Amino acid sequence: METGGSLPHATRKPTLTPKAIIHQKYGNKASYKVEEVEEPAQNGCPGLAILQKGPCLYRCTLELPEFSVTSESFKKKKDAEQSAAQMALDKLGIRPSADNPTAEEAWTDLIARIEYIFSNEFLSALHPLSGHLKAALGRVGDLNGSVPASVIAICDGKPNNLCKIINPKMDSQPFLVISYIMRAATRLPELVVGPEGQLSIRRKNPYPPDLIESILSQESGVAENVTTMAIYIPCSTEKPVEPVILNISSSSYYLDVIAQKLGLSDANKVLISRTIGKASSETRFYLAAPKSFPIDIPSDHLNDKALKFGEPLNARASYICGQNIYGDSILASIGYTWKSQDLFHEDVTLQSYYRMVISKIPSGLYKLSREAILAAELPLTFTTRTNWKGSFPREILCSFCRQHRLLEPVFSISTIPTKASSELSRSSKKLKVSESADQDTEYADGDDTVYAGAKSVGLASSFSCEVKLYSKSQDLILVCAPNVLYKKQNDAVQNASLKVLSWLNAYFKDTDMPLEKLKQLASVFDINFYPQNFIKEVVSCLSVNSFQHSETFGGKPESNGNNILNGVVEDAESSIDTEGLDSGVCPSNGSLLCVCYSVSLVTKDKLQKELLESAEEFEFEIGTGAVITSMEAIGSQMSVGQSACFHTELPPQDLVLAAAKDSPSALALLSSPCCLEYSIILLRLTEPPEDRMEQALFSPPLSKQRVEYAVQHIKDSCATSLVDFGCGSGSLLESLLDYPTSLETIVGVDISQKSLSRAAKVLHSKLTMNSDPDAPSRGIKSAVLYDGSITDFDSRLCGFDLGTCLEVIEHMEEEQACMFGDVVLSSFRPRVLIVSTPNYEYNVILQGSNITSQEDDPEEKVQSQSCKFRNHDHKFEWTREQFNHWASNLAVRHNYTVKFSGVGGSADVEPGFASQIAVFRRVVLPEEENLQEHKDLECKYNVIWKWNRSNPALTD
Ligand SMILES: C[S@@+](CC[C@H](N)C(=O)[O-])C[C@H]1O[C@@H](n2cnc3c(N)ncnc32)[C@H](O)[C@@H]1O
Ligand SMILES: [Mg+2]
Repeated sequence: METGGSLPHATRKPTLTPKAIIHQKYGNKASYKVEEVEEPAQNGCPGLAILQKGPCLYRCTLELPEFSVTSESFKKKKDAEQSAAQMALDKLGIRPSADNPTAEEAWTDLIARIEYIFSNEFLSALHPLSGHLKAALGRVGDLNGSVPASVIAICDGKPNNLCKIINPKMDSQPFLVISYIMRAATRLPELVVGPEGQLSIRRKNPYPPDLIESILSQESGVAENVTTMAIYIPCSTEKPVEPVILNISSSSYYLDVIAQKLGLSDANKVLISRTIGKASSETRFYLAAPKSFPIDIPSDHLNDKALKFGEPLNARASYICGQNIYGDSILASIGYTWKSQDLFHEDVTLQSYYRMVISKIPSGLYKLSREAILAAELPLTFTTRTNWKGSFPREILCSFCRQHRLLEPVFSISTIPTKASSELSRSSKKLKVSESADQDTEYADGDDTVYAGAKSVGLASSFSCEVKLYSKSQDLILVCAPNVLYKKQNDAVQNASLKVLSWLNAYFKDTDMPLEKLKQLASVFDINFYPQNFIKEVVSCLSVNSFQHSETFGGKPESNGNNILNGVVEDAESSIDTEGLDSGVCPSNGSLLCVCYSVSLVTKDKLQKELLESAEEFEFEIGTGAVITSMEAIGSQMSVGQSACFHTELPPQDLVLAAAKDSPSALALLSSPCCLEYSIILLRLTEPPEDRMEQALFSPPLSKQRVEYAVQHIKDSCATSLVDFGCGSGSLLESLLDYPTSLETIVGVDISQKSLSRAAKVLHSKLTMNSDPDAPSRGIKSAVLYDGSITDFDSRLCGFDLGTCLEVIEHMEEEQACMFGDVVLSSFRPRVLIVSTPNYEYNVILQGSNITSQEDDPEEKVQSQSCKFRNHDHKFEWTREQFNHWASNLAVRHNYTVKFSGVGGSADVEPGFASQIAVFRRVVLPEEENLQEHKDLECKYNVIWKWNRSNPALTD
């Protein structure tokens, strides 16, 4: 199934429907509204008290950025839509390529079109070009009535399409359309072309006076003086890009004003680029035409070398435009439109110029969609739809393709039937898919993951998605085919799109990357690309950008390509300055942080400061790289209500200027050494569904019940030493300090330094601040936190009385969890080990509560309920049987006994406990009595923090 517009074989010329052509041109900017039209009933039944309807007919209104059209009534909705699309094409002068006129016919049509444009009738037509025709009548002297040929090329679609038939190479040299237009005009005796050096056409005979009079009377009082801002982009990259003001009086022609800013006498010497940005945009580049512009050369000589610009390529302008621009140029947003008779104009500021620069690359597009140029980053992963902020990967990929003049991406979805996915056994982990029997397909991690072991649940189906990018000429550029199944079609599409974006982004950040490296990277993202086509379509627009690293992307050479657009964070954490009380909640991956932030440009001496970017509320998911690294690192160590301030090195100058509202003052500051100052306040923390469920559904919350469960075992076993495997931010260790126990030594191990540093803060303050001799924690003599993986052995933790490992194993791959089981019981050998993990069977109850479902689409909610993990960081969740099997085998292998229990719910009521617990007890063997001394010293872990009651000053 294809959702992105179907594409036949790349070599065959497609016969596109009118709707498909509109889609190619406008994408989702074209909106179809179908309404029912009631026809009176023909063979009605008289006297029947039920309202009788005639056959139902449909009418379609197609809204395009420039205008809208409404079709006649049709029996079928799709006919109404096609008809509306055809009407729009007619209006735009676009002829479906299906009727394939010959070059000869196209010539005849072109001449007829030019004749029509200069006819009396056209002058009062509602067409952007008629605005120019009228304005030309106001030009003075020799220029009176002369229309620049370049405006015909940009305002009327028809000549462009006809020229493409005459010379298919036209796309690479769009300015050549002007030659054809002028050549066509020379064939018309009523028109005058030139003189030499002027790209203009005029009528030999003036328009009839009454026509002119009626036109003038329509316009009376409408025309006003216009002042608008444009951008001057010198050809030499040594010279800065600068704003220019266009002052257009009511009696002047705006193109003449632009020409003068380019140092030309008038608009008849100006070339105009295609539009930039959104479909309805009037933003274009203006540049001087080459001195000798070919007007009448035989068509077989017309090739891309026919135009000889005396000026060198304008690299900056060409980069944004995607079309070669030569010499100095002006970027302005001004022109006549379909919408109104008046001249449309909009300021192009320096800020908007820099936004165009960054919009060429995926991370720039993402930053713009979040309105957070400096803070946001294109996330590395797509976890859930609700946690994704800003434009979705698919949308960004579509914009990217439009930006780079590629076809809309083609998405192909494969649906894997229910049977194949539900028959899988959990332990095999890999799934053979019938369609691609020789490839292994892995299930995706994430909260919408298909649970392969869900034998009992009725899965609808699962999806994988393949994305293809094609050039405008339908050459395949790349295929991304991730071998991952998703339960929702949308997730498959978004994840595949994100892979393509991530790869493209990596390339754009380091365009000097050797081809080999680019290929390697592609395979990481499941991408196969066709280097020749990729270079032709995507890289060629960059090849003109030798300035890219030194100028556009930062003003300083990058030592490490990875930092372009990321900014370099230097010691952000060491200069962190937090204020406010620590609430004790440490966000984990999958949490959403909501911050209020501002970023200012400050001089290194901190004397001058300029606000660049701010947001009252800005939400991002922890652990996905959705914001710059320092913001994520610092934000995730903060508590709600706390504020922090930190500094980072200056990111590339383009980013600063794309964010700066006041470019001149930002530029002034940038002339001295600067850095960025971030201030953030943590407003809210939305924990992943698992935690929210546990808090909302259990009283006391499950986490507290687990702590109490551990305390009971400490009491029962008179344990003096405890090690918490996967201690996270120390919630168990901290809570234990509130109970009077026999514990003297407590130790925590985790691989997350972020969590450990929070654990250290909390334990430190609780142990040292509490000088009360009756404090329950008085018995604790030492506490240590280690950074290390619990699948590694470290002899310092050998033979402890009690080991705990609460809600950790499901965060590791299954093989890792099994490895931990073996290491802990064979080498660490605690007297008692308590392991807890979610009971998968209990999810039905949790999900029935609706707390997990944050999806806004009710259909998807229903689909996803039956087989969702509690947290998208979970690599697996076990049923009671699976857990029993694992724990019992483990115990037997290592001389332990095991008993099963749990918290939340009850053992006797289906489906058992919410959190299932196994308690292992060592069967003491005589040779094990002095366990610790027998072992060789093996120190794999790093001490992160250490505390000693006898000498608290020794604390690390
Ligand atoms: C859900 S948290 C549980 C934290 C804590 N046990 C509790 O109950 O609050 C899971 C923790 O396991 C840790 N973890 C995952 N894999 C690990 C590994 N191989 N070694 C050590 N810790 C690990 C994670 O860093 C995370 O802090
Ligand atoms: Mg968990």
